[in-house]
Amino acid sequence: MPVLQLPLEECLGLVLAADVIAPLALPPFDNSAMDGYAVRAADLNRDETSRLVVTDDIPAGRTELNPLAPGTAQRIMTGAPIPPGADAVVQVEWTDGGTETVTINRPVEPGQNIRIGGDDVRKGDAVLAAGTVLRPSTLGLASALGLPELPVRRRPRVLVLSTGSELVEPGRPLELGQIYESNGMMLASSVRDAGCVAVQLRFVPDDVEAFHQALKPYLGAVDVIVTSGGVSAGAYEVVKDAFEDHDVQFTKVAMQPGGPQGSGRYEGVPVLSLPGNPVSAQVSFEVFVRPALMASMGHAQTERRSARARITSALTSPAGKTQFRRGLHDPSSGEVVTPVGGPGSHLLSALALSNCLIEVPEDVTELPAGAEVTVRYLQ
Ligand SMILES: Nc1nc2c(c(=O)[nH]1)N[C@H]1C(S)=C(S)[C@@H](COP(=O)(O)OP(=O)(O)OC[C@H]3O[C@@H](n4cnc5c(N)ncnc54)[C@H](O)[C@@H]3O)O[C@H]1N2
Ligand code: MOO
Repeated sequence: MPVLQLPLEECLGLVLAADVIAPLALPPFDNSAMDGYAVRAADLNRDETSRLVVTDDIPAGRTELNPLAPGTAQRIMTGAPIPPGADAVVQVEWTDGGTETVTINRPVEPGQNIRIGGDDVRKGDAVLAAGTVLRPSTLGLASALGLPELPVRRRPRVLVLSTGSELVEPGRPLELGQIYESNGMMLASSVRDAGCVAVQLRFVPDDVEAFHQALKPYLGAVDVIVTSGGVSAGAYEVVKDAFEDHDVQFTKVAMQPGGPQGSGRYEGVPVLSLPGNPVSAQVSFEVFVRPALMASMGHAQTERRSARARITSALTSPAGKTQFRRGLHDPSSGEVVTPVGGPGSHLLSALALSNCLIEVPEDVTELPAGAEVTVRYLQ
């Protein structure tokens, strides 16, 4: 994705495209760490109380300061600039809180309760490196440095397209043979979860000409097209039929679910065509689409976290295919993962109850309970 300057509000989760050099120090000036009184430490008695005249009141945000005359105090609030001449702050709890004069019960050391300018960041420091994923704390730092925008790779706009004459919009009545469209919601949410922008196009008719017409308005407006359904071996495979003459290849990948797959370009726009079975679509997104989207945004870490764990029940897997079973992995209860539901690609509720995929290598057909597997987290 191209690099551009984006307002901080739009940068959460994006990858910084250039080093950030601090244009100022943090804190920008010496300031008080406590509500209390700015004093000269040497003006306070070591072993008894001290009484000083209070000559000024400095709330946070004061921009003009009066020097602190010897033998006086100025009331000061947390974050307010230290007046010239003061070298310490006495917190209010150690005083009588007076506003005309103040009685101070304990002495302070020079520098006490003063946050020195540049303590956190020095002007010119390389504070954030290119490649940093922008999190709340890094965005807070950029804002503290007075930066209204940052150079980032922008979010890809992903067209999520669902086809199928059986699909009905939730909210409408269902007839026998119809189902509610769900892949669109799942894949568009996955796209957003990866930090990208999802544009949904549902209920495209199973007609090649109508399919091309439906896509036209989006071609200049999206960076990638992700479709689900219509890619296998049947008679009404509109995605395959429409894309096949347009530089998109369809194949079978040695995995289950997620066997039938398509990829290529349609009118120059990258296309990833996923199978329609809901679990197949989601597993395909995790295995193929998410890493590609992450890479396009400049993430060094394109894969989800994975771990090794022991399965709590036996599993079988087809020979010659990598199988991704759904599982529940709770690291706090030990290194075990519980398979959820069977291998069927229609078992959406089992997927919804899972938090990981259990990967069974293609040369493994049987795993006894207790066997060690790789789990890929889904969140
Ligand atoms: N003769 C063969 N049949 C099938 C094969 C095969 O190799 N030979 N492969 C099977 C596998 S594996 C899969 S996966 C599916 C993939 O089929 P399609 O990608 O063509 O998907 P559809 O046929 O359109 O739909 C499959 C299934 O999923 C439901 N679906 C589709 N889209 C949605 C959606 N947006 N929301 C909810 N549900 C959706 C659809 O109703 C079907 O039940 O092919 C097998 N068949
Ligand atoms: O390979 Mo299909 O994607 O199992 O269900």
